[in-house]
Amino acid sequence: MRKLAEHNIPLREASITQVHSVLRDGNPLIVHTSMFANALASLANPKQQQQWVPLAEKNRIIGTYAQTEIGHGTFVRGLETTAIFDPETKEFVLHSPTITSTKWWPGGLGKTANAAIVMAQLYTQGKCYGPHPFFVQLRDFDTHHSLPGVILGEIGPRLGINSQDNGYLRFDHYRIPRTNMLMRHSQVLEDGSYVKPIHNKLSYGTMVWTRVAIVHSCSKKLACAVTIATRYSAVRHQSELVPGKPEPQILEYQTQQYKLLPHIASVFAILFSASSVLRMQRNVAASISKGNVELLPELHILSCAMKALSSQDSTQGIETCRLACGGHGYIASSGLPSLYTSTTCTITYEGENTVLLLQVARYLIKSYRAGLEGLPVLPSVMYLTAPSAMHQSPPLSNQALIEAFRISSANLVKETESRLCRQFNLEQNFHYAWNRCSVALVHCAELHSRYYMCEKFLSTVESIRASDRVRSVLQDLCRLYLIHHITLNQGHFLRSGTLSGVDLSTLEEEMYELLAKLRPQAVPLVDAFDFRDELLGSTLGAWDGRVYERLYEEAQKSPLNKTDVSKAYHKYLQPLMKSNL
Ligand SMILES: CCCCCCCCCCCCCCCCCCCCCC(=O)SCCNC(=O)CCNC(=O)[C@H](O)C(C)(C)COP(=O)(O)OP(=O)(O)OC[C@H]1O[C@@H](n2cnc3c(N)ncnc32)[C@H](O)[C@@H]1OP(=O)(O)O
Ligand SMILES: Cc1cc2nc3c(=O)[nH]c(=O)nc-3n(C[C@H](O)[C@H](O)[C@H](O)COP(=O)(O)OP(=O)(O)OC[C@H]3O[C@@H](n4cnc5c(N)ncnc54)[C@H](O)[C@@H]3O)c2cc1C
Repeated sequence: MRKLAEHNIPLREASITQVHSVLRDGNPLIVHTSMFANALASLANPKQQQQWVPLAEKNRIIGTYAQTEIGHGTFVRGLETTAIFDPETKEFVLHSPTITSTKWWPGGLGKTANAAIVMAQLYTQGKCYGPHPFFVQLRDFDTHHSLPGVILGEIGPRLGINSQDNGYLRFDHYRIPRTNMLMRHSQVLEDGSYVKPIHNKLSYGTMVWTRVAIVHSCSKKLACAVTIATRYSAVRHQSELVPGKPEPQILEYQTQQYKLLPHIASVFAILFSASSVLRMQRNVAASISKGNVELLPELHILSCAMKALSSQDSTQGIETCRLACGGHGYIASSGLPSLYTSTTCTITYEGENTVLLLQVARYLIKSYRAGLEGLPVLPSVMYLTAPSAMHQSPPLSNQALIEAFRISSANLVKETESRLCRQFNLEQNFHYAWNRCSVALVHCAELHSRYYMCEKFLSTVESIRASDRVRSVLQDLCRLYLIHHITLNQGHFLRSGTLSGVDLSTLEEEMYELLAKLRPQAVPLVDAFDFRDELLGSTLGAWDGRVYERLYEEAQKSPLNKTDVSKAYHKYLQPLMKSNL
């Protein structure tokens, strides 16, 4: 915090990499500075903001976002914590009626936070209105002791981010004032009557905001990993490429280029998509404050799609980078293990990816059906019923590849929708039929999302202001990205007839040429991400390439190296050696 202040970086603007450089195993304040702050900004009314925001900004209040319960994370409508309005005292009574209603997972809840935005089922005048957000004080603001009626703790060690003190929370008929319900969008008046919001998913707004933030953070984490692995691959020499010749840099091996270059491209693809979703989010936020919620569904779907794709791509990319560093990728000081453990959780949190992709699929099917009926659909999915013809662009040009994506995606949605209809005729129940088609539905969502990301990459590269040489490298990188993802999804292109077997072989050839062409650009490209050594925190990825010296120096810091003979020798090993066991 002091470092950020010294450098005049407001906490909320600190980048994920700046924070990761200090707190490699998780950040106990991240939910405070991201979700809690956003929930106050977007769900609290102006009076409530006046009351809590200054305190949160001064870190008098440290908050978390307590939604998930031990029994339900995905199914928000199934939450069990209740907030029942008591008109006598004008208070809400928060209660955890079952073991499964225990709040479980919120970051910083275990030991750090003294307050939370709690999502609970709102009851008033005997009726349940579904999950709503409440500002809840959990600990005494001076002594930090948990308050009576609040049962709190930490959930125990996890795969990673263990400094984040994810916690649990139960309420025992805990009372809060009526005015602690976040009332920007919906309200409970003094007499207990309920005023509904202009859109019934506005209370999910903090999740949407965080999904967008996650996309951005995924590109940063992947950028760190490819920087480490690429620099290391330029330093590391191994084996013989030509018998009897000196050992080459491992970056000379085509297989190594194939491991790294598509993920360098992916950093840009995710970043450009993140910028586009962020722009849309700002527009939607401005519209909502004017009472217009027309674009909210589109933002919800796009943020689900991009969060799912970017978390999956960055996690796989970081793991590939780790493997690309051989044994040294497994050592903590490489920086890669903590990048992996702090990224793989993005697949699960803020909406498990399969679940988010099914939200996207639902939207695709609905939009496809609406399009067939001539009803209006939003711009991003108009192509489903009106995919443009292929022959308009030169064969295998970038534009033709984007068109092939578009048509294959539309084709898959069409096929899946037919399957859904057939299944519905058999089952006579939409929900069973949906479940029977859900693997295909997820594939639809993935292909649509990939199409979006490819399209954003290409349109950004085409419009970017840069020197010819920089633009040319970015164009090659973008081309590599398009071809790489076409080869990974070739079945869809063959099925839609947009690309033939011969086309795919031609594209594959081009991909191998691009790997060789981009090889000299690999190190400059990652250098251009401009991460300071302190920020990367990697023995393998430092700018000066002193990999072996740094590995050796780091090993000296191991506590086991403080003495030549460890205590364990005297305590366990020596007795064992002498015991003749
Ligand atoms: C030194 C320190 C310095 C510090 C510096 C700091 C540096 C800062 C660095 C910055 C980096 C920051 C990184 C952040 C990391 C933060 C960590 C995050 C941790 C993780 C937090 C969490 O993990 S927190 C919990 C998230 N938990 C979920 O994520 C549940 C998913 N589950 C659902 O989200 C719902 O359950 C689900 C599925 C939608 C169904 O919801 P449901 O059942 O109510 O609705 P249905 O499915 O029935 O859908 C009915 C109709 O609603 C439509 N709809 C649904 N949602 C909608 C919506 N939001 N908006 C509009 N429309 C929506 C839908 O499209 C349908 O539309 P239609 O009817 O037209 O088809
Ligand atoms: C590191 C970390 C930090 C977190 N921080 C917070 C926090 O700060 N605040 C907070 O409130 N929560 C937090 N969470 C909780 C997180 O949001 C949930 O874990 C997440 O939403 C997934 O829910 P779940 O755990 O119930 O998984 P489940 O929904 O039980 O998922 C298990 C499996 O069931 C499948 N599944 C579930 N529903 C469906 C469906 N409808 N269709 C098909 N498949 C389905 C999933 O795809 C998955 O394969 C955090 C979690 C982690 C791991």
